[in-house]
Amino acid sequence: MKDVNVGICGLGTVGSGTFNVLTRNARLIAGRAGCSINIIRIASRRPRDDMDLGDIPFTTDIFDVVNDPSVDIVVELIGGYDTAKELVLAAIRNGKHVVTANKALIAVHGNEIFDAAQKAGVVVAYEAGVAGGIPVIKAIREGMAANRIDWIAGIINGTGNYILTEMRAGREFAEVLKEAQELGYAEADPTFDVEGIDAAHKLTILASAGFGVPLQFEKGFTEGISKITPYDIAHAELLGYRIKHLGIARRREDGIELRVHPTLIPQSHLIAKVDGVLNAVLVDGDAVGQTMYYGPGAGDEATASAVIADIVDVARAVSIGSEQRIPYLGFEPEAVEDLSVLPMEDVHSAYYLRITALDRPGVLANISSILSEHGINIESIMQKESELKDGRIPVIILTHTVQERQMNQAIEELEALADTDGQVVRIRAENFN
Ligand SMILES: NC(=O)C1=CN([C@@H]2O[C@H](COP(=O)(O)OP(=O)(O)OC[C@H]3O[C@@H](n4cnc5c(N)ncnc54)[C@H](O)[C@@H]3O)[C@@H](O)[C@H]2O)C=CC1
Ligand SMILES: N[C@@H](CC=O)C(=O)O
Ligand code: NA
Repeated sequence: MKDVNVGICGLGTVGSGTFNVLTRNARLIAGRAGCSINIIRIASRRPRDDMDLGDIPFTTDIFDVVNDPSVDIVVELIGGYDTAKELVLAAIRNGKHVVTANKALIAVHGNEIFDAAQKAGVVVAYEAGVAGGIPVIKAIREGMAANRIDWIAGIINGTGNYILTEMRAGREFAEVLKEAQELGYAEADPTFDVEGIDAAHKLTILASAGFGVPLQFEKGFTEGISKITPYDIAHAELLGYRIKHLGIARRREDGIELRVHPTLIPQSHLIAKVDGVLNAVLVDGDAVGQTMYYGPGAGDEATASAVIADIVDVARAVSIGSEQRIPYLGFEPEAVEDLSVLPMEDVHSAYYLRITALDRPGVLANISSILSEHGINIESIMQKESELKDGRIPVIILTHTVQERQMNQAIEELEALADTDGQVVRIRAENFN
């Protein structure tokens, strides 16, 4: 069987992890792949003095990798949209297979990239892009092939989960984010992590692979964790809930829900116990029921594990000369359905509300009557002894499930009440029953 030659573009966190694991475990990986996998070229903006690359040629021009006729698989680990897209399309044009960890690229340009790859007869694999080291794309595209997948929900940003976990222990947001950056978990621009964009990229890909719909990143709803306060984390806990940043995709008759936002989850649910840089993805299939995939969502060797699994998949195909075995998004192009993404106002959810109100008679009655006029039932209400010491009190309410449209109208009226400070904090809640 033919050896398979790999060229790595980008020698940062994931690139170095990939080099180290491929080198360290070369024999056992070859045993699994059925051929040797040789790194024959590495390119990155700057050389790494801390790494010994042996006699592998290093260049600062990533297009040297794509233009090297001996390279079978281009491993794209530079990140970003534009240059990465140019690089991947050039690789495809040159008849090379591509393995990438770049979820931004796939979520935004994936339809075009897969189309080009399909025509060229090459594989574009992206397991490392979704939930890092967890083999969730393989689970959905292959392991769940029998099922109609109804919904997918997950903690899919390691940095965000790390921050929320440490904030629960009393640490400061900014300090924990800095630590996540030092550990190599965060994106080059960490607003992608804290504002939910990275999770939205991943959710877009999960929804397409799960439901058989085109990638529709720009239509989803995205809210990050930057406004979550220690106060709300502590009060959600008092109510028996934990705040997690979730991506939720649901298939409905009239379209798909695609939304990323902080979410209250019952503390007893397995996913509420997923802490630190760990990720977890719940996938609900009509035949199997709920399944959950759990593991490290970021980090050098954890992500490399998924990059190399894709390299092995491609290498098996290359070395025995077979065609692409699995469709890019798990469905053959003619089976992809044009289901559109629903507006957020059509989504149903329960809500945690925190209303800062004046401590005077009749306030609670006014709040309850606005909620009930919009058909919103209260599950529980907590009126806290004022810590503000200025005549205002926080009122915390957990509602039953209601349509977001109703809630938007109710919040608008609550904020206009003379008794409130005009800013209602809202966090959606789910129990996955
Ligand atoms: N860090 C992590 O835990 C994970 C990262 N990813 C994804 O993997 C990809 C790489 O991420 P990291 O390794 O963390 O980033 P990084 O910033 O540590 O590494 C990127 C490397 O590529 C090089 N590079 C970037 N543009 C280049 C260009 N035009 N020419 C030459 N070299 C260039 C940089 O100099 C750097 O060495 C990104 O798409 C990221 O979203 C995916 C899963 C986990
Ligand atoms: N920045 C990302 C890296 C992995 O995808 C994260 O924190 O999850
Ligand atoms: Na993965």
